[in-house]
Order: sequence, then C-alpha cells, then structure tokens
Amino acid sequence: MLAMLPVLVVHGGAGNVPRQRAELSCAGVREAARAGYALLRSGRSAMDAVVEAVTLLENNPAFNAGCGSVLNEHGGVEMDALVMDGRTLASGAVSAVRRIANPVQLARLVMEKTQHLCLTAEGASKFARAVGVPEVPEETLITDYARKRWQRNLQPGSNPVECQMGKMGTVGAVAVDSEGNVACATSTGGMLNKMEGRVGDTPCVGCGGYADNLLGAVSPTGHGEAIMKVTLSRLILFYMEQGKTAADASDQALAYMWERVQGLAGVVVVDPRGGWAARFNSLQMAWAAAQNGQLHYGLGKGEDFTLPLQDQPAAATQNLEQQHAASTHNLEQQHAASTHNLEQQ
Ligand SMILES: NC(=O)C[C@H](N)C(=O)O
Repeated sequence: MLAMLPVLVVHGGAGNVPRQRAELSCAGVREAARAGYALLRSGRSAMDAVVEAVTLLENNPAFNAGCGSVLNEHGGVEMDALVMDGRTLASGAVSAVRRIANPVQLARLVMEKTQHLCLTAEGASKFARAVGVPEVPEETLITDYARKRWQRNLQPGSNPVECQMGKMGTVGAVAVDSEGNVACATSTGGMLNKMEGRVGDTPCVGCGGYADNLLGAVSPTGHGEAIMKVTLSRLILFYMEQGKTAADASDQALAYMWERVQGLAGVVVVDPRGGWAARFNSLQMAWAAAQNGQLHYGLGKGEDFTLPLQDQPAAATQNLEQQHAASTHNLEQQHAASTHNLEQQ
C-alpha cells in the first residue's frame, strides 16, 4: 500500500478548451503536478504540496485563477479559493477577494491564523494587509484574453454562462502525503461576467473541495451553482464511504448532478491509500497525476498519457511531450474533420 504514496492530482478546469490553449493547459498542469509531487517526495505535507501546485497554476495566465481570472460584469477581478486539511478538517477560504496574486495562500492563512473558515471581499483584503500579504494592481491579474471575452459577453444576446461552460479554467489539487494525510486546494476567478459579489462553489466547504483523512480528498471545477446544489465534493466522498472507488464515486456524483440540475463539471479525487481519479462530464478537463515516479495526464475523454518523472533527462521528456502534443493535435484534426463532415450531411 505504501508504494502507492505519495500521490498528487491537479486539474486546470473543466470545459471545452480552445485548440490554441490546449497545449498550454496541459503543460501547465504537468508542471504543477511535478512541483507538488517533488515536495511530497521530499517529505513535505499534503497541504504544502496542494498549495504549491495551485500557486503555480494561479501564476499561469492560461488558467481562470489568480493572473488570468475571468472578469465580472464590471470588468473587475474577484477571486475565490479554499484549502482543507484532512488530518483535522481544518479549512480556510477567501471569497470575492480583489488584488491578491495568490488567493490560495491567503486561504491557508485564514485557516492558520483566524478562528473563521472564510473571509470575504474587503474583510479578506484587510486581513491580507494585516498578515503582510501584498496587494497587487488589478491590471496585473487581467490578461488580454480575459478582457476580450468580457467585452464579447457584454453584447446584447450573449450568454456568458453558455460561453463559460465552453471554456472554464478553475484550478485545483488533491494529495496524499507519505504519512497518509490528505489535503485539497481550489482557486478560481469564478464565472465569466458574473454579478459583482457573486460567490461560487469554490470557497464553500463540501462544494469547492473537501478533505478527510478517513475518506479522501476532492477538488472540483465547473458550473459553481450546480456544484453547490448537490454539494459535489462531499457527495463523492459519501459514495466512497459506501465502498465505491474514487472513479466510480465521481462518475456517480457527476451523473446525479447532470440528472438533477444539468450541471457540467470535473473533479480530481484521491483516497487515503493512494487510489486516484480525474473525471469529468464536460467535453474536456486538463489534469495531471503524479505517483510512483510516473506522470499521467490528459485533456479529452479517455486520454491517459504517461511520462516518467525521475531519472529522465529534461530533453527526452520534452520530446515525449511533443510527440503527445502532436498525436493529440492529429486526433483533434480528425475529430474536427468528422464533425465537419457530419455537419455537412
Ligand atoms: N471555472 C469554474 O470551475 C468556475 C467555478 N466552479 C465557479 O463557479 O466559480
């Protein structure tokens, strides 16, 4: 059993990743999984590893979290983040927080330094100042891509929720460390063109994540309102408690969410023995998992590419990654061509 530990799984958002961003997303989740796993291998805790992985994803403009966050209806950035420690069920979150480069780190400070689980908006900013977390100018969190999508969705007749369902990019991680402790972390800019003050699933315990050493850990991504209605993360762990594997529990919960509220989402899940799953009912979800010196990753349904994690010269790994990118691209072209044919028929 110990050979299965440690393990770390990350996601870069559920949805339909535009072709030009697919390789960027895959490279981003691979890098984050490698970094988090390296910490676990050096004996650090599951909490350290998930925060490290999510911090890297927040700093990567390819994702809807930290720098790269989607904009609210007024063109501003309001972010949500959550961490949870499976040893004690300690948890910390921030919601609708502005001008913070790494909301996941602020969420961890809420867990460690306050009596509360979640701080919101201006109160979260004041807390950040009090504990020495610097404010950053809002423009540094806004990419051209995010601004264009915001502007497009201000047009009459646009449907930001539909558009968001196509291109999500929330980030998250779950891990089990060498001692069998589990943790989760999730971070997001939320939903495209959301109302000011809208808080989604991400900072809500049991919705945007859950971690319990007795059961496992979950980090989801997807339509926040749907995730909240079924408390998706806790629902998956409930099914696991009843004896389901991480993959079966995830599929069952996603199917339930689809039946009840037509929600699209994806999840990464671990159990305390090192079993893991990356599942989604959206078209795609960028994910990567590191375990036993191997890096698994994928984007489309059924994809599971594998790369060695250690004892491998960087150049050789890069070659393999390029081959995978090329084969994914070919598949995408075949898919696009067949869809096109179907449309013409
Ligand atoms: N992209 C996402 O996953 C969005 C996030 N779950 C939210 O609703 O805020």
